[in-house]
Amino acid sequence: MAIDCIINNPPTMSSLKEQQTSLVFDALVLQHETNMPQQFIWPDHEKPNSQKSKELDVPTLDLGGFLSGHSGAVKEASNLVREACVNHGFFLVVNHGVDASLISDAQRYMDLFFELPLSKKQRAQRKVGESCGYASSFTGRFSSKLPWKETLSFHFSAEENSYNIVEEYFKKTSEEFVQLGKVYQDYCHAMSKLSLGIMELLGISLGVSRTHFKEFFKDNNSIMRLNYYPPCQKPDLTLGTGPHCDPTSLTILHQDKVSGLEVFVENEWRSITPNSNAFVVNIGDTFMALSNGRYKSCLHRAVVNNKSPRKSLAFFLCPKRDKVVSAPDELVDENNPRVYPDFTWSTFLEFTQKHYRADMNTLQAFSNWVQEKASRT
Ligand SMILES: C=C1C[C@]23C[C@H]1CC[C@H]2[C@]1(C)CCC[C@@](C)(C(=O)O)[C@H]1[C@@H]3C(=O)O
Ligand SMILES: O=C(O)CCC(=O)C(=O)O
Ligand SMILES: [Fe+2]
Repeated sequence: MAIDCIINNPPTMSSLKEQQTSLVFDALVLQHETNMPQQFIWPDHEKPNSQKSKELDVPTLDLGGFLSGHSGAVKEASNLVREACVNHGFFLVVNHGVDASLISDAQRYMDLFFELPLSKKQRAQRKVGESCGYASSFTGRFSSKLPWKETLSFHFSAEENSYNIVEEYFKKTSEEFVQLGKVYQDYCHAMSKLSLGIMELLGISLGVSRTHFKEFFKDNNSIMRLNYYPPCQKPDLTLGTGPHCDPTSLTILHQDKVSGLEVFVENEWRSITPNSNAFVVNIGDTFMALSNGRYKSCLHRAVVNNKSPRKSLAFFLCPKRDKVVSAPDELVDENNPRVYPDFTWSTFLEFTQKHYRADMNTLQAFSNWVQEKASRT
C-alpha cells in the first residue's frame, strides 16, 4: 500500500498553496462531473470492484441485555464481543438506549450543513495539521488518492460537556446553526455514555475489571466526524474513504439508508448493510494497543455510488490527550510480552495529522516512529 508519508517528501508551502488554490472540491458541481479529476482516481489495486461486495454477517450485541446485569446475558454478551474483536473487530449494537429522534435529527441536520454553498461551509474550514473543522476531500492536505467526501469534524469533551465547544463549528457557518450545535452536542454526549457501557463489556471480555477501561475513558476527549459522500458519476474509480484502520480507540458509526461501509475480512471486501436501529462499532488502533494486541483494529473503507448521497455519523472515542496508553498488567505475561510502546493519544493524533496519512499500517508506522525518536534521545 503506497504511503503518503509526508516525512519523506515534505510538501513545500508552494505545492500546498498551489493545491489549495488549484483544486477545490465543490461537491455540488463535481457530483455531476463525468470527467473525474485525476487526483480522485485511486490506483487499480485499491479501486472498488464494480460488482457489489458480499454482505458481512456481523455479530449483533443486545446492549440492554448486558446492562440488565442478568448473568446469562452478561456471559453471552462477553463471548460475542470477544469473538468479534479477536476476528475482525466489528460488531453491531442494538437496544442501545439512544433516543431515535436524536439519531434522526443528527442525520437530517447533516443535509442542512452540507447542502450549504461551499463559501459558507468554508467559514469552518479545517486547517492543515488540525483535526477539526470542515474539509472537502482534503485538497491541500493530500496530493493524490483524494477521498470523494466532505467532512465536518469537531472535538467533544466528556468532562466539559458544554455544547458551546461543538456550537463554535456551526456558529462560524451561520447564527441559524446554533441549534445544530445543540443536537450534535447531545448526540456526542449520548455516544460517550454508550461508549462507556461498551468499555465495561470489553473489560469483562478481556478478563480485566469491569471498570478498568470505563474509568480510563470517563473523561474522554473524543472526535465527532460527519461524513457526507456526494453521488459520483464514476464510483468505480474513486473511494469515499480509503482503506484504513481507525487510529482511535472505539468507533461508533451510524450509517443512513445508503450502504457503502466495507470491511476487509478473509482477504475480501465485505459490506455492512445499513440498519438504522443499530450502531456499527469497531475497535481502533489505540484500543488494540490497550488490549496488548488481543483485539483487532481492522481495515475498512467506504465506497460511493452514482445515485444518492451517503451520510455517516462517526463518533471516535479517544482518551484524554495526555493519558498514557498502556495495556493493563493482566494482559501482559511471559507468553504475551508488551506489543506496543507506551504512548499518549495526543502524540498519536498529531502523527496522523502532521506526518502520516492513516492507512492499514498506521499503528506500526507510529510505533516505529516513537521507537526511532526514543533511540535518538
Ligand atoms: C484520528 C482520526 C484521523 C481520521 C479521523 C479520525 C479516525 C479515522 C481517521 C481517518 C478517517 C482514516 C482514513 C484517512 C482519513 C484522512 C480520512 O479519510 O478522513 C482519516 C481521518 C483524518 O486524518 O482526518
Ligand atoms: O462512512 C463510513 O461508513 C466509514 C467512515 C470511516 O471509516 C471513518 O470515517 O473512519
Ligand atoms: Fe474508519
